[in-house]
Amino acid sequence: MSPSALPFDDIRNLVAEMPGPDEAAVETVRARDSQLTKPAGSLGQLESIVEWLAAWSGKPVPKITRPLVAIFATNHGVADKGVSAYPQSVTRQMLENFAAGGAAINQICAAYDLGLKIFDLAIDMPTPSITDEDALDEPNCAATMAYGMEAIAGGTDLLCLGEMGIANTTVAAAVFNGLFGGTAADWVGPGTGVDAAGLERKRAAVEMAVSRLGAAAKDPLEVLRKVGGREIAAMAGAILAARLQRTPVIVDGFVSTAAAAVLYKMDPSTLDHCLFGHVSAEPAHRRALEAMGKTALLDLGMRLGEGTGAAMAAGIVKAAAQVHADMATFDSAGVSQKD
Ligand SMILES: O=C(O)c1ccc[n+]([C@@H]2O[C@H](COP(=O)([O-])O)[C@@H](O)[C@H]2O)c1
Ligand SMILES: Cc1cc2nc[nH]c2cc1C
Repeated sequence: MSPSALPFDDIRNLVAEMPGPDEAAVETVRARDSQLTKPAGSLGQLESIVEWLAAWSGKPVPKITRPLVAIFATNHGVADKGVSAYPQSVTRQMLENFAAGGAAINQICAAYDLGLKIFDLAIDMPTPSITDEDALDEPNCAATMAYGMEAIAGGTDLLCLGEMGIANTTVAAAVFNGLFGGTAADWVGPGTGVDAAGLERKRAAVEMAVSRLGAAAKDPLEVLRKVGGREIAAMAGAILAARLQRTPVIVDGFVSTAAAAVLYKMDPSTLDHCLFGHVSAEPAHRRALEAMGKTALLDLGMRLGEGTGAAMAAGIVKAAAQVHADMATFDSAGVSQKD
């Protein structure tokens, strides 16, 4: 990134540089699709998924050979306000569980042959409680976004976003409330499973956090740094880097969608290379998707995070690409075309 007066200017410059879709690759996909041994249109959304892959990978015959689930993990001071059903120590314990192969995401990755990388974003230094203080200053927020950008530098052809961070559904709710308005109650939900009193503490925490925003609510990057957190910043950076590297992205649930929403508010076209893998059972996820005019691929009643919904969708995306690439054509198989 080129040096500039303010770190966020570098991010704004990257948004301005985003490449558009590769229309020629999409046309090649459409032409081949019309020759495959199936009635036209009969693979429904699988067909549009392959077109989407071509548009954003630039590959005329998209193949997924290096899918990656990237999990960004961190802690949040607002956990001390009693907003989660679990203690903050679970964030690190789950990191150990990911490393040992014992988490749900490990098994989905095994089932669909997806790579998995875990990124520890200063777990032992929680960001201050967003009720009272900004989560990050501008240099740290921009640096965390840059860290998220680097995270995919090892190469992947399908990036699935994941996160782990106790209390981050409170933080994500504050980000959505700051970006899209409404009331705190519109954006809070059970998360890991808080009871009614916990839900009320969450609502109050989001209300306090958002009341600190003032005029800053107009700037999505300010909303991110003031009431967001490190994993949300890193995921926003990863989405942006993926676009610049022509890598399609699958967004996961409520928390990863908060990262996408920051970019959406900067420029709605920033998310054109993103597919929303599933709609989370966290109730406000539907509201967030609606606010951006997005629909999710799957609706499985999942609300785990850690990239599990995105990874389930990746199985379908992988299959869609393979079907398109390796099916026979009417000519090659000697099957008669429509009269
Ligand atoms: O992304 C989602 O849809 C989602 C919904 C509910 C819970 N989570 C996960 O649960 C944790 C946050 O929940 P909480 O109750 O501690 O705010 C965090 O590790 C998330 O990955 C994630
Ligand atoms: C056990 C557990 C696993 C998780 N995975 C993502 N968020 C989580 C929260 C908890 C509490």
